Amino acid sequence: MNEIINLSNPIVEAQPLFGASLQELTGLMENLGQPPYRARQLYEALYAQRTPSLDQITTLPATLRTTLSSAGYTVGLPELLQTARSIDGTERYLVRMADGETVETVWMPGGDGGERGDGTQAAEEEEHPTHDDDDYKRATICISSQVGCAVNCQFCLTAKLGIRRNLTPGEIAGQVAAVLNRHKVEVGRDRINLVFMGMGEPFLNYAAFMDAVRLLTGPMSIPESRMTVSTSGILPGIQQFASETIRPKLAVSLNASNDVVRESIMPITRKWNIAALLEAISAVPLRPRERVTFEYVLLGGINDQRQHADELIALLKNLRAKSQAKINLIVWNSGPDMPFHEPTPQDVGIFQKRLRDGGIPAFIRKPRGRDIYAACGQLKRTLESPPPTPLVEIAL
Ligand SMILES: C[S@@+](CC[C@H](N)C(=O)[O-])C[C@H]1O[C@@H](n2cnc3c(N)ncnc32)[C@H](O)[C@@H]1O
Ligand code: SF4
Repeated sequence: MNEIINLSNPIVEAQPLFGASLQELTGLMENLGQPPYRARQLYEALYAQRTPSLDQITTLPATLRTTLSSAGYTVGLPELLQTARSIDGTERYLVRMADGETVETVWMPGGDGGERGDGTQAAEEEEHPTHDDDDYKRATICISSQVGCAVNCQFCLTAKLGIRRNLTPGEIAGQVAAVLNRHKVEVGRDRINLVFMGMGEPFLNYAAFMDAVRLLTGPMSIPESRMTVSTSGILPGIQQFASETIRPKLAVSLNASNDVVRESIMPITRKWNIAALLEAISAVPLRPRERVTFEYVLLGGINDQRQHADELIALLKNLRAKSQAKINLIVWNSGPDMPFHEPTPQDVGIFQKRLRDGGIPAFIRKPRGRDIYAACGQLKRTLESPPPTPLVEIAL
C-alpha cells in the first residue's frame, strides 16, 4: 500500500541563509560587527551539519542568533510538505520553497537485490559487481532544478506545467539537505548518489545548478563522482559544462535515433540537432573510467524498432568518444492523456540485444516509484493539486 505522510508546518516568510557562499556570510557578519570566524561557524552549521534552524546553531552566541532572526534570517531549508511512499521504498516529496512554489524530489533507497537507487548504478553493478557491507546505507536522490520546464518534450508530464521559475542554488542543494535530514544520513558513512533528473532542465538554469553543485561537493562533502546531471541537449550548457573542473557525470536524453523522430517528440531538436549535440558531447573531456550516458526513453512503435537500434549503433559509432558512451534504456512511464504507449517487453529485450550485439553497452533502467508517479518524467501530478493542507491525500 502506498503511504501518505503529512509533514506540513505553517509558512514563515523569511530570508533563507541556506545557499549563501562563505563570502556572502562573511559580508553579513561584517555588517553585524562580527569577526570572520563567525561566518565560518555559520557556514559549517548550514552545510556540514545541516542544522535546520538558527536556534540549534549553538556554536553562535544566543545574542547573535536573536539578532539574525529579528533581521528576518532563517536557515530556510525547503520544506518537505508531503511524502508519498511507493511499494518499492521510493519516496516522492512535495517540497515547498520560501515563496510557496513547490517542486518534487525523490528518494530511492538502494542496496536491495543489486538495485542501487537509480538505474545507472544498477547498470554499473551489472558490469562491475561489488559486494558492499550490508550495513552500508545507500540511496539516490533525484533533484529538481526548475519549477516546471520549458523544453516541452511530448512524452514528459513535467512539460505540461510550462516553466514557472528557476530554482536558486540554495533551493537546489536544499532539497538534498532536507531529504538527508529526513533520513538522518551521515555523508561519508552512507553512500549517496545524486541525479539532477527531476523537474526542469538543469542546463537552462546553468549558473544556479553549478553553484548548487559547488555547495554539494564543497561543504556538504558529496563527491562529484556520485552525481549525474541529465540534459535534454542544451548545446551552450554542454559547451560550458565541458570547461568545468568540478562537475557531475553527464547524461544526455537522446531518445531518438534520427532528427525526424526526435523533432516529433523533442521539439528542441529544431534548435540543436543530433549531429550538433554529438559534436558538443564529444568535446567534453572525460575522467578516467567515466562514460557519457545516453538516455533513451522507449516509446512503443515510435523509436523502439530494429531500424532505430541500427541507426543508434551507427550514430554512436561515429561519436569520437564512442568507447566511453553507454545507453540507458528507459521504458516510457505513462501519464494521463498522452498519445504514447509502452513498448512490449519483447521489443525492449530485442532492442537492448541489438545494441549490445552492435557493440554499444546498453542497460535497461529499472523504474522506481511508478505507483506514486515518482518515476522519470512523472513529476508534476501533485503540483496540479491545490496547496496541501494537513492530511490531504495525493491523488495516485
Ligand atoms: C525528467 S528529465 C529531467 C532532466 C532533463 N530535463 C532531461 O530531459 O534530461 C530526466 C529523464 O527522464 C526522461 N523522461 C521524461 N519523461 C519520461 C517518461 N514519461 N517516461 C520515462 N522517462 C521519461 C527524460 O528523457 C530524461 O532522460
Ligand atoms: S524530459 Fe526533461 S527537458 Fe524534457 S520536458 Fe521533461 S524535464 Fe523538461
